[in-house]
Amino acid sequence: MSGTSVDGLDLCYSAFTKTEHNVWNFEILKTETYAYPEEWEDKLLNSINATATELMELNSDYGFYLGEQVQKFIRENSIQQVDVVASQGHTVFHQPQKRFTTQIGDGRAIKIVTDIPVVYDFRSQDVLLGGNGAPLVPIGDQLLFPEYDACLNMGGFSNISLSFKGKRIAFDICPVNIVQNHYAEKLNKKFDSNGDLARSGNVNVEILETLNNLEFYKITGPKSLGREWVVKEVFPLLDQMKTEDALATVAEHSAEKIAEVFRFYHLKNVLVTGGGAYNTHLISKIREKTETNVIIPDPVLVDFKEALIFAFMGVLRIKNEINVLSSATGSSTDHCTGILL
Ligand SMILES: Nc1ncnc2c1ncn2[C@@H]1O[C@H](COP(=O)(O)OP(=O)(O)OP(=O)(O)O)[C@@H](O)[C@H]1O
Ligand SMILES: CC(=O)N[C@H]1[C@@H]2OC[C@@H](O2)[C@@H](O)[C@@H]1O[C@H](C)C(=O)O
Repeated sequence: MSGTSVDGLDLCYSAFTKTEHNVWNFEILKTETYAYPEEWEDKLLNSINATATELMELNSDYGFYLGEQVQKFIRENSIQQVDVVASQGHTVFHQPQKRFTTQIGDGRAIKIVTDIPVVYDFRSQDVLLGGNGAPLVPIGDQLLFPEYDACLNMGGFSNISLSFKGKRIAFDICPVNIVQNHYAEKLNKKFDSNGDLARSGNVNVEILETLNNLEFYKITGPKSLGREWVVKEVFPLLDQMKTEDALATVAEHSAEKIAEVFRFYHLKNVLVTGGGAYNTHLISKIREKTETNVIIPDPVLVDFKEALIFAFMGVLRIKNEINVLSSATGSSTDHCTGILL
């Protein structure tokens, strides 16, 4: 799994079993994040500006790179048995309205290097079926974490999946780390560790009110946010303020929007993962605003839940079982996705 922040490659070696009552269980056996060398960080960040031929080359090169990282992971952890390698690749273009989504990292190269069955290209089929090609993790939330009312992930943006009127629904809630990192960088920090900078600032109530009432929050149903929205709607409001106050205000905003969703759906217990789960300031703000039991699991799960679920989707693919929920992506039907080699 390679996320939007391009900090590294998450590898998760896991085992899945299905009980006679059709309940899935998982075990995370080994995990590793291999930080990208600067060369790869640059290549991935610049990939959106590549020419068509450069992108083709990158697709092959990155596929071989992924294969080599998998080999290294297997070797360093003395892993004996691997049934399948599931790879999300790295998203470069994502335009579901135009029926395409591009994840680079050719699965055939992974197969050539590792000689292990590979599943890749998880998103294209969904887009061709009229879906958004994302989010895909709700199938894993539903089958691997049924004991929680909802699963919240706090990465660049916060997104949630929950069961509502018998269906698994999912949507982006609000920006989290994408905004916090931007302002933390102005104070020469990579991110606002534990929310300490936000804690030291003052909330600007007027700007908070404007943020809370942005048009996006009036949309109901499946919806998603992107960097462009943040640049257009959020930064101009916060740029007027002292950096610590901007951080305090956006933390208050994110906490309020997340708590609003918890209250609206009467959620009793929510599993919280993604780097934002380490932001103690944000978490205590959310807890102040709801009765919901906010559950932060072991750091391994906080950091590797998405990789774990892609591995699970790979397993469902080799068993020819449904691994995408149309209720989450908007596609015309539930389906079994991924190219299996
Ligand atoms: N101790 C911490 N305190 C506050 N924030 C933290 C802490 N540790 C990590 N983070 C935040 O988490 C981010 C990394 O989280 P994560 O890996 O989930 O993001 P991502 O890869 O951008 O996610 P996604 O692709 O799901 O959007 C960091 O950039 C930082 O903002
Ligand atoms: C197109 C794409 O790569 N989307 C990612 C991205 O990273 C986070 C968010 O945007 C989510 O929608 C998705 O990944 C998660 C793992 C998903 O599909 O569920």
